Amino acid sequence: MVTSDYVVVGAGSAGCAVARRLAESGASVTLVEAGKREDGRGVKSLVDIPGAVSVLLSTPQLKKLVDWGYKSVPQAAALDRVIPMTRGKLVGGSSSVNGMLWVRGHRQDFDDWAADGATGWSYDDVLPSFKRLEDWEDGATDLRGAGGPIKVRRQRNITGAAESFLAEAPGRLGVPVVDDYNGPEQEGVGLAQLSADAGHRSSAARGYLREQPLDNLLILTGAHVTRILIEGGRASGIEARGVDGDLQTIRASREVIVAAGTFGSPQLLMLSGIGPAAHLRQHGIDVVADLPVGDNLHDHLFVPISNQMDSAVRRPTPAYFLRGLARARMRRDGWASGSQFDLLGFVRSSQAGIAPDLQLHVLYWIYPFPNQDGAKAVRPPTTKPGLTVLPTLIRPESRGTVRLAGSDPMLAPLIDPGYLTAASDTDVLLEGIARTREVLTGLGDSTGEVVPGADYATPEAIRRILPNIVHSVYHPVGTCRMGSDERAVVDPQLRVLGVDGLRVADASVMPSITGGNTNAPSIMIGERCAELMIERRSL
Ligand SMILES: Cc1cc2nc3c(=O)[nH]c(=O)nc-3n(C[C@H](O)[C@H](O)[C@H](O)COP(=O)(O)OP(=O)(O)OC[C@H]3O[C@@H](n4cnc5c(N)ncnc54)[C@H](O)[C@@H]3O)c2cc1C
Repeated sequence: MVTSDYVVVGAGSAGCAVARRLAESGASVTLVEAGKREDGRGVKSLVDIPGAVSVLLSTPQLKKLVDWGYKSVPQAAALDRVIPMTRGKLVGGSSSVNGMLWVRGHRQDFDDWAADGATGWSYDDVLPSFKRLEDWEDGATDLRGAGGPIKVRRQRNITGAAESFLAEAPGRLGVPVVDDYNGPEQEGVGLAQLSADAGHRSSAARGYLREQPLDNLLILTGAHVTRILIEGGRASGIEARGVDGDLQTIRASREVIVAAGTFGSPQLLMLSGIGPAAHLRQHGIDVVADLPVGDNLHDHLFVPISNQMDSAVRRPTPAYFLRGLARARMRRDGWASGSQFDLLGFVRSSQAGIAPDLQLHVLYWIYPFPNQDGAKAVRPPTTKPGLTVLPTLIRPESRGTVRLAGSDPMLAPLIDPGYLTAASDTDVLLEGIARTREVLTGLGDSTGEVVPGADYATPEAIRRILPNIVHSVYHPVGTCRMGSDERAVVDPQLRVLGVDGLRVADASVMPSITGGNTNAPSIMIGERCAELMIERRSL
């Protein structure tokens, strides 16, 4: 039986950071991951080459190698759609399969967390962790970090179509061009920043584990954690099932840290008796702590608006992809060595407060229509070049749940994000679409909108089709909420309430979603969890 000081469940964005930092402090750590290595045969290039992500995620045979394969329950406010809930199942977790966009969020996000009971998580509190974890191409400043494990740089060689958007959008949207949206001001339109460098993805796996291995950090892969062992009110270890089906026990002499993500962490807590008492009893699970685990699920949604434009240059054809990927692999340049998003924008709708509530993702392909729910890869309606702008709801009001489908740990959880259940979410998205269209129609070589297209040009028509064309941005958060009141699952030290020796550290602890893509704040949560634990030990 393996015993170490700490057991960390899940080698994702946050789990890699917390495991590494605890091991650096001298403790022995076992990091237990259900998925495979990210640098193994069959997946290495697909994960490592930035541009390969679209092939990886749009080819079902490849996707199933690295994805949990989860889907939502039918979404009542979205035509009962069953929407893919993609999650990385490999070392690096979702940071090994994500779009690599690097966004911390608005400073107000963290100040709101602190005001809502997450004491010690204001922007000023979390800024040192954000700085420590990154290696920003411009070097260190008061707000940015250098020398950290995650390499961050701006997108280079943007398409002519994106250049036109950058020239036109600020005037039409009434925002500035922003040089660094992770710097002093977020609002504006600017070059996307990505967690990649010299044609390699900078995942949490690469930054925290692979580049400088540590002897006291043991990484177990292919080990699906089925239960947290709780003895006398204290977490003493975990039980995991290997790929051969054998059960293994791993003991923690100090603490267990659950970093299994927004779906995996609540599922594991509930399987271990920590969750809503009535729900656990319904599945015959003994209740250890009655907590609102699995509540408060929320996510970002976006809607693609694609215009055909020759200046977008890139062609979504197999031959174009193969050439781009081969070049990126051999020479580390060309489109596939960077992000598929050239620009990001942050703007305020008429309902916003001081922080933007709409993000614009600017992508250099035409997007599939109407959505990507099907099992088969979906093709765009044309292979012509085009620019897609995705107005994105970054402060959703809709809330949903994660629940158990049964007491069998191998069953997928029931995921209900409750998309569009709050009417204001539809209103903000429609406003984002209208403003996006105002910019796109003014662009020089646009020959017209192809997605959703002229049939949906009127406000009534776009409102009618909206539930069929919203996409998850794959940013679910909130199901093991951090706080200080009855909505909380963990306290501001990330300790599970009512159980000793157990913490949660990942996107699930966010009380409310950050205004931007969620990888950077998830890694920050892992960093900060380790800091809080190490500080306390040295007191
Ligand atoms: C397709 C996609 C694109 C995205 N694009 C972006 C982007 O461009 N920019 C951005 O900022 N964010 C993006 N995100 C979101 C971002 O990657 C996530 O918010 C972030 O990675 C969440 O980190 P986490 O640590 O909470 O969970 P994860 O990184 O998902 O880690 C959870 C880990 O736990 C493991 N695990 C789960 N259950 C168990 C178990 N029972 N036993 C053992 N191991 C377990 C999982 O396999 C996984 O490795 C994207 C996500 C996806 C899926």
